[in-house]
Amino acid sequence: MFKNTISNLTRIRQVSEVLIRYGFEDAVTTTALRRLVPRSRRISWQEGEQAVFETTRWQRIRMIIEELGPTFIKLAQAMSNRADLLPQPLIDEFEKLQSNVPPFDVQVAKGLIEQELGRPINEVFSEFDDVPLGSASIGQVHRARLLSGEEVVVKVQRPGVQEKVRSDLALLHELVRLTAGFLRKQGLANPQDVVDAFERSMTKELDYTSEARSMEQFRKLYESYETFYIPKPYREMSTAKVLVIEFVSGCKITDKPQLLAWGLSPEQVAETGMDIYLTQIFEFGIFHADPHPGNVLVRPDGTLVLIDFGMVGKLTKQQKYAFAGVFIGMARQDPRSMALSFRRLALTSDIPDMRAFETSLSELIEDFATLDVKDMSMSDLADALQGVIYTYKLQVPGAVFLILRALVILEGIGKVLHPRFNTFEFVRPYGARIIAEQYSADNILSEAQYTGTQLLALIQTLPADIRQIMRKISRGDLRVRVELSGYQLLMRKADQLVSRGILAAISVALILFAGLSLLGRYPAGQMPYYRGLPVVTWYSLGVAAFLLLILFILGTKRERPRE
Ligand SMILES: Nc1ncnc2c1ncn2[C@@H]1O[C@H](COP(=O)(O)OP(=O)(O)OP(=O)(O)O)[C@@H](O)[C@H]1O
Repeated sequence: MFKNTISNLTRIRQVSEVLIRYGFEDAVTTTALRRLVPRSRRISWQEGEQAVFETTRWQRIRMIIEELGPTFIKLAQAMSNRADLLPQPLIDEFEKLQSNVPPFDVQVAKGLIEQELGRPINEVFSEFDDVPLGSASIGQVHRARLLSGEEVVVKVQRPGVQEKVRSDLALLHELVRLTAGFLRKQGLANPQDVVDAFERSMTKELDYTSEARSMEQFRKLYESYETFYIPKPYREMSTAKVLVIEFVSGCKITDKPQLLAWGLSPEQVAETGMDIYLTQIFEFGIFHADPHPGNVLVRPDGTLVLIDFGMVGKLTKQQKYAFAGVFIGMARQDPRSMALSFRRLALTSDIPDMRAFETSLSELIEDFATLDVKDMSMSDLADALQGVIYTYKLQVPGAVFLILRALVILEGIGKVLHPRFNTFEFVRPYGARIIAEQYSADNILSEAQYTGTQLLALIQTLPADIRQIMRKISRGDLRVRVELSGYQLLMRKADQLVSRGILAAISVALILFAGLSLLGRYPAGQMPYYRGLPVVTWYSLGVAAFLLLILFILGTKRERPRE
């Protein structure tokens, strides 16, 4: 506790120092100057002043964030699609945050690996490259070779990054608590939830075992795909802070000259990439959430390789259908179905003014309907959809924002490779496939099975509940409070009609279920004597009889208003 307070105070001091060093306003600060002009170049005071004046406030905010480290970098990256909250120049700066930070000392990295694996480096690797392949805010990656000869990469976490992120998150929670009112006025309906979701995603990114698990999950899902490959993680040599992965060679997906040199068609590569991504979203409901070009490699044979599974998004089946429904409603120019899909997608189905919501959606549809498909851009659509989500304060799963962001990044990649690349043309067939899947016999059967299981659970628990109620009645413990005025009585009557309808429907369903439970069990004419019937049949008939008795009692009772 005391240790935490001290580390939080230390972090507050560090954050304040960075802010002061860069200055909030357009004043000349030495730190900003040092980053703008190389040390080797001698410049006059006027030149320096000019350079800083030319650096906008937004550039300096980006520099501050780079210096503050992983939590702030990831937060800014996550905010970089909030065009409704942040000015465009700041968004442009946030997009530059590539988290390409200077590497840390290789000896420190080796020390950490030995400590984590509990063995000297040379007992695990026969070769270890001291120059990292890449270094980011959370960790850095070294190339190495296992004693067995396999080529691997070793991802090592920066020392102290966990503690730093933990105190940053504590600060962030405190900051959001203090400014919650202001943030709500700015359109952020539930700021604490946003920080909670961010904390969950950061915690996962800091645990490399979670990344290894995601890689294994993807490898299994895509094992039959010939055009897509996910490198193998070595779980037995990995911990929360060290991750050993199979090395894959390839070029960045946007390296068009290299693709051409290998005789590959960049257009084909773009199409494969989009196809693989849409399969993740619309078929498996689990997707790699950070498809920046450095994380998508292409092998000389055209196979696509995804690396860096630190951020993975998931949609449940229902969320997947609802999300696809938004796109399908848009393509069919049907604001009502779009609104209903949004409602299914929202975590709370509370949209106070559904009519205004539909009007906004129909305006959005009209804006896009006037465009030619070739002029439609995913980033415009993502902005428009996010605008609607924020205006109506819809609480949609975080995965939805990740998908929109991923689709925008992919569109950018597609445009580099394919001059006529259009995301919507790729999405369209998936819409049709999703509709077919949603209404497939298998799906309807599994929904029915789910409902059946629920009913069975009800049948199993109901007798116990009824026994409990009966026990209370016999002990004289059951108290029922009835206070009815004329108006309440009217409402109660309406409620009763509905409840009786439901009771009657459940009774009929239970009797049918009892009949179905016998189907196919016995050869014709050999139905056993009632003692030999299955327990589930007895339960169903018993509960149906009890419900019918209640219905009968309700039917004979009359309520009188209290005097
Ligand atoms: N399996 C691999 N085979 C070959 N190179 C790899 C592999 N994994 C990572 N690299 C190289 O290391 C770099 C950093 O890896 P990775 O993206 O996983 O790290 P990171 O710390 O999560 O970085 P960032 O968050 O910036 O993407 C990659 O850009 C790539 O060049």
